[in-house]
Amino acid sequence: MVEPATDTKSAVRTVALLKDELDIVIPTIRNLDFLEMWRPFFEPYHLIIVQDGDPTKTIKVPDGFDYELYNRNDINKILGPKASCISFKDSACRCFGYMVSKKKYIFTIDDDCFVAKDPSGKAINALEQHIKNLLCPSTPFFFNTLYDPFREGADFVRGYPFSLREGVPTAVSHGLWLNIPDYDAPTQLVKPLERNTRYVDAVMTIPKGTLFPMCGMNLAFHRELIGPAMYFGLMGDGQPIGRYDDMWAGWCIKVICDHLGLGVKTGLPYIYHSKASNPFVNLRKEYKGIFWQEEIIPFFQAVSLPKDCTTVQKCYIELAKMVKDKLGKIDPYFDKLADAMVTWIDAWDELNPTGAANKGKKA
Ligand SMILES: O=c1ccn([C@@H]2O[C@H](COP(=O)(O)OP(=O)(O)O[C@H]3OC[C@H](O)[C@H](O)[C@H]3O)[C@@H](O)[C@H]2O)c(=O)[nH]1
Ligand SMILES: [Mn+2]
Repeated sequence: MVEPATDTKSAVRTVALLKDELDIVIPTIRNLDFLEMWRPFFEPYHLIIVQDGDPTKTIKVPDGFDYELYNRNDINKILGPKASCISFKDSACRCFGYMVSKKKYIFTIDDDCFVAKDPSGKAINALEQHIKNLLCPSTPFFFNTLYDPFREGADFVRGYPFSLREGVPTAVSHGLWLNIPDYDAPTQLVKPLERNTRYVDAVMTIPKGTLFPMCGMNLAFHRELIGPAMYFGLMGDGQPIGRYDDMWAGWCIKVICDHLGLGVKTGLPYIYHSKASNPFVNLRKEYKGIFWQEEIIPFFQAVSLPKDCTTVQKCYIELAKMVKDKLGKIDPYFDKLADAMVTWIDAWDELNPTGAANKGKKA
């Protein structure tokens, strides 16, 4: 049985790494009382709250947090017609927060994710671990069997080529969840009582050429390296699919990271996922995705981006063309999605007009 770290007040307040270079993005339809538990770790940082659903509802944010909040009216006002690419009534709306941020790094977390405890019972500062993951290189070209060689007490093992030991810049840090695991609806239905109680003390780079199911619940990324590709797609209201927002983004960012020589890590940190969403509602949202993905995955596995795609934006626009060309035959939805991918990049570049940071770094 795992429990959240309820008393975090006594948690040691370490130096807030990257305090002025990182935004915390939270999609929400609820009050944000969960921030009380995160206060020792999150209070020094700026929050970007993306309020989904009814814009007339007031979202209560605990005192003491520095934040900006955007509801649907704000999104429509800021993006105009381009707001059509931002999902409504789905956590995919969070990607608007990535676009309006001006910081170098992003950490995004769901409002039902609490502070977890490590096996010693210590409250886990998930944000600090994500920052460590992002600031250390990745090793996508050759697997290190002792996992992350840059962690304290680890290193490259015998036989690891010295020419590869410098590693590559880390673009994404994908964290995990104790208690309610991120299962799809069929698995939730078959195993309603299953809880993840296993704390695996490892961070590893996902090898080049390997896709993975990215979950947006506990995720951090280097916005200047990969931000323009972190589009969470067209989900929720008016769309034939939901709960594939982070998955779509994860497949897109991974093929682009592989192409640009950037790294994606998964493993620590853990958060405590407090509640399971309704499996029947989830099944309705997911079901088309469950069979579509049997064609989507081979598509991404076969993606080869041209050499002249040297920035994230160029890669993403090229990917959108491939989506329209190769996935459009599955369902007209993919034509719409491909167009929305282009709209997303146009909106991104409009809101982030200056500097290499926002034009996607050259490989
Ligand atoms: O219409 C909505 C519904 C929810 N949110 C916010 O999104 C976060 C996730 O919501 P919730 O915890 O209720 O759903 P889960 O099933 O646990 O979410 C996972 O699966 C779907 C997504 O991929 C999500 O990223 C996963 O974590 C939460 O902050 C809600 O307030 C919303 O904005 N709009
Ligand atoms: Mn949840």
